[in-house]
Amino acid sequence: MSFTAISLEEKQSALDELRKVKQQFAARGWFPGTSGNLSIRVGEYSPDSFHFAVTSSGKDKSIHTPEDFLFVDEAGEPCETTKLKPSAETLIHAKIYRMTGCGAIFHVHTVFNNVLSELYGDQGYVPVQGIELIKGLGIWEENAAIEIPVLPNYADILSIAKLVPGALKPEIPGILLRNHGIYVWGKNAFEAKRHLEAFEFIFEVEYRRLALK
Ligand SMILES: CSC[C@@H](O)[C@@H](O)C(=O)COP(=O)(O)O
Ligand SMILES: [Zn+2]
Repeated sequence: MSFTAISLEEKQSALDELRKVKQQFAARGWFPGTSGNLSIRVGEYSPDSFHFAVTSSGKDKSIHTPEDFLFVDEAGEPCETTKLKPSAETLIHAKIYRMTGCGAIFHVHTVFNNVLSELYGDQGYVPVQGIELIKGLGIWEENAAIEIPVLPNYADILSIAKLVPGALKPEIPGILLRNHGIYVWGKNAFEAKRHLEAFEFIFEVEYRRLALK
């Protein structure tokens, strides 16, 4: 499907939804120092051809401007003539869309996801068990034990993107980058937001449990 064949209504609705999520996450302090990026996919999906709206790079994500988002294709290239630059981490979004066919991807840097990613970085995953909010990730098994993957935080984004297929676990809708932040996805913005809130709750519980020991 070409980008121009996607309806204006669908494009506008993705932008409206991104704006709403951006505002909610900013209110939680989830975009310190212009960090973080968000995207929502539009139109039909095939692993070789898809489009998504993504935050433009380096903006203060706590304020709204007409230059907050742009549309890119599966290669992370802008679909329309624009002076805006897509997020520096657009290739990670593109890789996650290609691997999962999901509908939305959110990335935030928080103190809790940074601390946990470093603590378990050498091991390559954060082990978690016995927290009710694991169900918020869509895992309903009693007393489920999960492992949240942690990837190294290379300066070269393409090098990180290449590691995504090997790290991604179909049942876990997120990947940590060590000392950087988390990428979370869902079939739509509602689900991706629920996953992100569940992950961050889990990280805070784990952090506080360890701090009490
Ligand atoms: C300013 S620190 C954060 C960046 O290095 C990056 O990790 C990030 O999340 C935001 O980059 P951006 O290009 O604005 O999407
Ligand atoms: Zn980042």
